[in-house]
Amino acid sequence: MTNPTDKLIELVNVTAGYGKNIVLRNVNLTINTNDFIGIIGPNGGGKTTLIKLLIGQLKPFTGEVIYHTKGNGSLIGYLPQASQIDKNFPISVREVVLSGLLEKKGIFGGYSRQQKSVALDLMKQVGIANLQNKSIGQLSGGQLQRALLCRALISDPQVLILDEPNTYVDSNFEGELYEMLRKLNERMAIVMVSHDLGTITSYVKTIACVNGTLFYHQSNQITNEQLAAYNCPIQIIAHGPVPHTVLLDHGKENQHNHNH
Ligand SMILES: Nc1ncnc2c1ncn2[C@@H]1O[C@H](COP(=O)(O)OP(=O)(O)OP(=O)(O)O)[C@@H](O)[C@H]1O
Repeated sequence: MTNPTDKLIELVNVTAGYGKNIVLRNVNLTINTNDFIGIIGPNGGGKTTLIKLLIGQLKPFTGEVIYHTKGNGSLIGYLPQASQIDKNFPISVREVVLSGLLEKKGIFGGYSRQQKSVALDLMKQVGIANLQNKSIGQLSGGQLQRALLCRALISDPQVLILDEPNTYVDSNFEGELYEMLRKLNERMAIVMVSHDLGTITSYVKTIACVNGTLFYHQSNQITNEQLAAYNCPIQIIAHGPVPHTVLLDHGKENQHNHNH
């Protein structure tokens, strides 16, 4: 049983979308200390919308998002999808990493010596310390991902949220990243969106399927039959040496409104 004080973020009966368009209905989700939740679902099913609700970038039409902040630490660290990053923005790797502390910048606008040293330690951990003065436009996808991971981690958050970390094309770092997440999960909750069921089932503890609403699955194993029942169609694709199971696009005829 989870102690009620272990709750970090709660979505209660949340319905949300854009303009008049409802994307998610009646979503209930609690993120607790030590959770490692994989978010899966078809394209356009509402995964990124769910993430936006969790990080407070989108307000629900109805329902509530409740944050249980503990201590002085920051609650959320966020690694956005690769496509959301403007690589032309003239900012160095070091500044990107430190920008994860914007709320904690000193009153004179500078970062403390200690904050700079934490930034350097993180960059060393993921092997980009030598790139710290480069502008982000000069980085490869994988290097940018590492910089953004440091940015998400620099505030030592209680919940780390990653939106499709495997789209940054760096197969060398992918395995390392997941091992790092496993370690980080000893001290922070993790919520990760992924299309790759192989990754999800090997690393996460529980799965939420998002497709117009949310179905929470209490384990990291999910059968094709269950996915079909949740209207989350799948496909096996071969990329690299290991075949991957991915979620198919939803045809309009598959749109559904039932609560998972
Ligand atoms: N800013 C926006 N304004 C209007 N509609 C939006 C906006 N962002 C997303 N949508 C719509 O909301 C729906 C859900 O989008 P969302 O990005 O949450 O899906 P997703 O599951 O993350 O998809 P993908 O797997 O393709 O990333 C889609 O129909 C999308 O077109």
